[in-house]
Amino acid sequence: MMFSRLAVASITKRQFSHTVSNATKIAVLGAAGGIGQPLSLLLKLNPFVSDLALYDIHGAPGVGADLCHIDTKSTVKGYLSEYDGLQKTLDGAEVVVIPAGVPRKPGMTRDDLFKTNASIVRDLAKAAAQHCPTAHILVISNPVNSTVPIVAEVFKKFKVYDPKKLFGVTTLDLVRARRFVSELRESDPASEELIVIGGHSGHNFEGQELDNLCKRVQFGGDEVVRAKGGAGSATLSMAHAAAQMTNSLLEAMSGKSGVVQCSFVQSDLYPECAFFSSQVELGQDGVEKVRDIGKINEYEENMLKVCRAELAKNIEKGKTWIAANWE
Ligand SMILES: NC(=O)C1=CN([C@@H]2O[C@H](COP(=O)(O)OP(=O)(O)OC[C@H]3O[C@@H](n4cnc5c(N)ncnc54)[C@H](O)[C@@H]3O)[C@@H](O)[C@H]2O)C=CC1
Ligand SMILES: O=C([O-])CC(=O)C(=O)O
Repeated sequence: MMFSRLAVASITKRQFSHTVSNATKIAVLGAAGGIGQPLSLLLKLNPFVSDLALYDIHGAPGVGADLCHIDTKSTVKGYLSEYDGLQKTLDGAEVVVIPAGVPRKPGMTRDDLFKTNASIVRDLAKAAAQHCPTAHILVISNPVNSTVPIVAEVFKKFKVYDPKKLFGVTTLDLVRARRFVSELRESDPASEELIVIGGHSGHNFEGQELDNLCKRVQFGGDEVVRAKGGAGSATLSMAHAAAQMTNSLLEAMSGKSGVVQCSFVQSDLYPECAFFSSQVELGQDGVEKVRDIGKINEYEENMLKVCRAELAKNIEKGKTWIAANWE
């Protein structure tokens, strides 16, 4: 559900590092899709990336051929499943970003995608656990609240699970919150340093205006699904958001300190939710610290209560499904 993905959405000022030290291979699985293509473009422009490996069940070689003409230093190659394409994509990858799967049509919930996307994510996670077991995994495929627990269980089964390296990408909620808040404040979104808990920004919004803002962030996805009229969900803003999240991780991996992002990670914050989206301090090996939520008001408490109950069910759904559907 939407709210659980943005229960604690924090927005911090992001700086693009100019010290590029690491050679990093990144794999994008689902690279020929609506998100995959613009995301791959943005990653091609990222100076931390040395090799970009693109995988899809169709179209990835063409996307790779197109992107590899761009005059940045990274190499790009696109693979299909034939000729061990998935294995070649994943071999040596330090970061794997997964936007593979079907998007919503109007009238559907994210949970409606579960029956199709659960098995897609499971199979890709199995391949990653075998071919790049120490990679950081960034899951975009919906429903994120359930697909992330599926990846965790797969990695556990292969005895390679490192909770510090598994992320559900919830950055789009932050991107939207910054944009929507800046519209109301007539400010530059880049200058908005917000901590948003349950949609409450703590920046002078109250009453109806606060309700509207929370709802717009919570249901921003529906806004796009409706506007696209059956042609899918957010792709360009999502690609931007995923590129931001990936860049933060790459900055932290390269040794930069003080990198903080909001992500859906394994968490001890609430006992019923093994995973929770909140502010996370990133380091060279992934999650260094899940930050406390801090003080929240009654309005936020109430939203958080609803979120926790729903999120616990979403997580359990992923775990129960994978326990019964290993193949
Ligand atoms: N986390 C978030 O905030 C967001 C998540 N999403 C989710 O991202 C997913 C992708 O969305 P779009 O790119 O718009 O969909 P799309 O349909 O345009 O692209 C998905 C791609 O995945 C590929 N694919 C399918 N099965 C595959 C497999 N087994 N291995 C490799 N590739 C495979 C397809 O061939 C296609 O190219 C959806 O589940 C959507 O709901 C979308 C927006 C925001
Ligand atoms: O709404 C959707 O189906 C896609 C998504 O997660 C978003 O745009 O936040």
